[in-house]
Amino acid sequence: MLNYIQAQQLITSLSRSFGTEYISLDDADGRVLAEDVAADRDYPPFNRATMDGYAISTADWESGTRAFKVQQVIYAGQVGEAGLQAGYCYKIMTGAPVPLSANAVIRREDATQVDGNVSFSLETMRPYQNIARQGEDIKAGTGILSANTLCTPAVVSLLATLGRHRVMVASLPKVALFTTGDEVVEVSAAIKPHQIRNSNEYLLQSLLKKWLIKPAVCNHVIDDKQHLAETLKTVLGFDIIITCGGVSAGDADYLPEVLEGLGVKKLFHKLSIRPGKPIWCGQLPMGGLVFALPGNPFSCMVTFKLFIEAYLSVCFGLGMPRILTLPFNGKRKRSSGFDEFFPVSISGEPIAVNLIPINTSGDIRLGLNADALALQPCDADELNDGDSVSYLLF
Ligand SMILES: Nc1nc2c(c(=O)[nH]1)N[C@H]1C(S)=C(S)[C@@H](COP(=O)(O)OP(=O)(O)OC[C@H]3O[C@@H](n4cnc5c(N)ncnc54)[C@H](O)[C@@H]3O)O[C@H]1N2
Ligand code: MOO
Repeated sequence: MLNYIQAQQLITSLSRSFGTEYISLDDADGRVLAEDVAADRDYPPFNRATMDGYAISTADWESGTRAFKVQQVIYAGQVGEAGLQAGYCYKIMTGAPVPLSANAVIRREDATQVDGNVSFSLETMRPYQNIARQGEDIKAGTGILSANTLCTPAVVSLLATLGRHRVMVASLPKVALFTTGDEVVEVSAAIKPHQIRNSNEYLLQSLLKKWLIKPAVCNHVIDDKQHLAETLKTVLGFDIIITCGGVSAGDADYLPEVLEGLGVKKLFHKLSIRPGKPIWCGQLPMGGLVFALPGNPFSCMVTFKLFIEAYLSVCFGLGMPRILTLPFNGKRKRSSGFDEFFPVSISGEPIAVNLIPINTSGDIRLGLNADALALQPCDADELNDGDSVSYLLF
């Protein structure tokens, strides 16, 4: 039986691009850039006043001028006239271009203006004080963003600054999602005592939404071999197929057999993890992957985070999801011989990893209010106060 690291390595070794597409900058948030982007011009693009005040020539100041007249008022968005005369200053607003004949801005607070005459309370002037000089942040043509960058708010803002109202991003995969099981009924349907509502459909759709993925197909399939095969056959050309339930040892756990019967190449069945041990994973004839997740809700969530997120992240060029570590606060005994994953909050002073109560992997609360999924490795029988614990943020 593989462990979760070996399984992740196998899955991510099969990572592939889902193509690229141009989209509007309005839709770029959360997408991954598929092109390098360079500065279209110098930034700042002109010598920019960083304070409201007065722009002078320090040469004029150094030659002894202490009383200035206002030659022109320059607002942001205006271009001042060139050629500042000796004994004159510009009154200038934050964000306005400082004409090249001036090289210092004195804050309004350090100035006294009576009619058109200005004097300053400063003793010394530093050239380019309160001026952000053209190109001091970045020079035209310099690369700023590279492909495989996640479009965060800062990145979207930067793209806007650079005038990129359309950007090339990684396309999203075509995903099919199937829940299975005769006992599982629609959330809106009347329910009998022996039935349960289809929470995993919502769980998995919600987990996919974080990646901006909306399954192209999303259905529930009863435990019937032929019906399962007919349904799965229609999506064999997709990038990713996710199923849930029907993968362990029961008489109606048909998925591994049905998938293999359809020509899906088994990568592994069962891993040395808890929860999630019964997961089955295979490769589609066209190169995509099938993740057949266990039906228990917490197992479903854990296996999605460990394997589908790792796959998506690597396919998008973002690398493996970040594993962080912090000291543990509490006590936990391992109940299996496997690597165990459990829900935790990251809280307290000093900050630590704290247990969130969960009963079994069938507990409908799925570690409600957890911030992260923590790991108790198979070689650690106990976790105690202060032990370093690895976790993956939700
Ligand atoms: N003899 C063995 N039995 C089981 C083993 C084993 O190794 N040997 N593994 C256990 C473990 S661990 C898990 S996890 C489950 C996983 O089983 P399946 O993936 O086959 O899932 P099901 O049996 O179909 O369902 C398990 C559980 O989850 C509920 N479920 C299923 N689908 C949904 C859904 N869409 N929404 C909400 N809940 C769902 C289902 O009703 C079951 O209660 O197998 C153990 N058995
Ligand atoms: O390991 Mo199963 O995935 O707990 O219920």
